[in-house]
Amino acid sequence: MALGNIIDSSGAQVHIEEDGSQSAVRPGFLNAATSHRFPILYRDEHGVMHDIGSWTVYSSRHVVIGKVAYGFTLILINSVIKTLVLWFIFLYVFRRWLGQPITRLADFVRELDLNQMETPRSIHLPGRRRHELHFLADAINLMLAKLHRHTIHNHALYKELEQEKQSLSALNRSLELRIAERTRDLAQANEQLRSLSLTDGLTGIANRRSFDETLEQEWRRSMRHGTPLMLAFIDVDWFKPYNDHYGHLAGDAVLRQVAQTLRQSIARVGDTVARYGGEEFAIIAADTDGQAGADMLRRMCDAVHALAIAHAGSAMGRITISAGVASCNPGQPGAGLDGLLQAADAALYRAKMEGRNRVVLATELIVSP
Ligand SMILES: Nc1nc2c(ncn2[C@@H]2O[C@H](COP(=O)(O)OP(=O)(O)OP(=O)(O)O)[C@@H](O)[C@H]2O)c(=O)[nH]1
Repeated sequence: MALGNIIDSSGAQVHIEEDGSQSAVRPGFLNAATSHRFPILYRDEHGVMHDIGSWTVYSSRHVVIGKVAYGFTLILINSVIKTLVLWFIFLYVFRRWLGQPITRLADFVRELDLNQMETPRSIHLPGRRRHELHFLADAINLMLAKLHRHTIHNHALYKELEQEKQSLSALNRSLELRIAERTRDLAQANEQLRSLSLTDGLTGIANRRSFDETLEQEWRRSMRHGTPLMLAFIDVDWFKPYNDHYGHLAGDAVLRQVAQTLRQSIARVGDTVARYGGEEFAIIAADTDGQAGADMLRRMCDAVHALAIAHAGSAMGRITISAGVASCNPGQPGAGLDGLLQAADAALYRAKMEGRNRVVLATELIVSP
């Protein structure tokens, strides 16, 4: 008995209805019939197999493909459902066992402030069974404990450093004060030294070095200003006999008295009284012509005379001085410092020659040699 699409004995495909009527199979790939013959075997009492017939199963391709598609669909749905279930299980497990601890660890590390490590910090993950994230938390806690120790240590060092710095600052300040004091002392000592180096030890007035410096300065200044410069040489009269008669110490005392008298007799504060050497003195007066200089020197002669220091070896019977005065305008053509010195010296010589206790004003033109 056959039903549906079959292949008849001639190999043609026919469709057989339930009532036995036949019709042609509709063309198309899916309508094509397919068949498989199953032999019917019989094993006799001797064990020999006999082929006693066969039965053939027919089907059309669309039935087979439909069945296969159905089965495939079932497998696909099954797989999708299983995958989804597994995925949700995985998500749940991941979130429950990994996601939350990782998030906690991440939040903890993000909120860590390494500048605030004075108080110890640590993180503890929940759960009785320890896994890799607990080990990671342990490692973080260990690192934080080390950082905490280092921070405490660093703070102690920092405090020590601050104290050292403060004591160093205090030391520095006291050193600066001492240096300032020493610098001041040194400056004063220098000033004293300079003053000493420019002062005559016996009389306390300017010495020869100071005289030389002052004379050059005043020469240049007078040249700049176009003003006259006066120079005078003074010599104590008959001083050798005084020394011989009264003694060298008495001679020193006379030199001091004469120096003080000359100093008190100068016309202006800026005028210089210097000990030129031995019993010789010199006066430098800026912006002073010969006449004014001679007047000043006469006042000095009178002042020394007025001291009335007894001098048995002098014709005047007392200590007197002689002076030679010269003045010139350094800006004048031919004027020179050496010429001024020579003129004053020559005038002094003349004062001595003319009888001492007098002032001679150089009248000759002072020309550089
Ligand atoms: N006590 C003392 N005497 C000095 C000093 N310097 C120089 N004399 C002396 O001064 C004297 C100068 O003498 P002289 O140059 O011969 O001249 P004078 O006797 O003053 O005679 P005239 O200058 O011609 O009036 C010398 O005896 C020097 O020893 C000093 O610092 N102290």
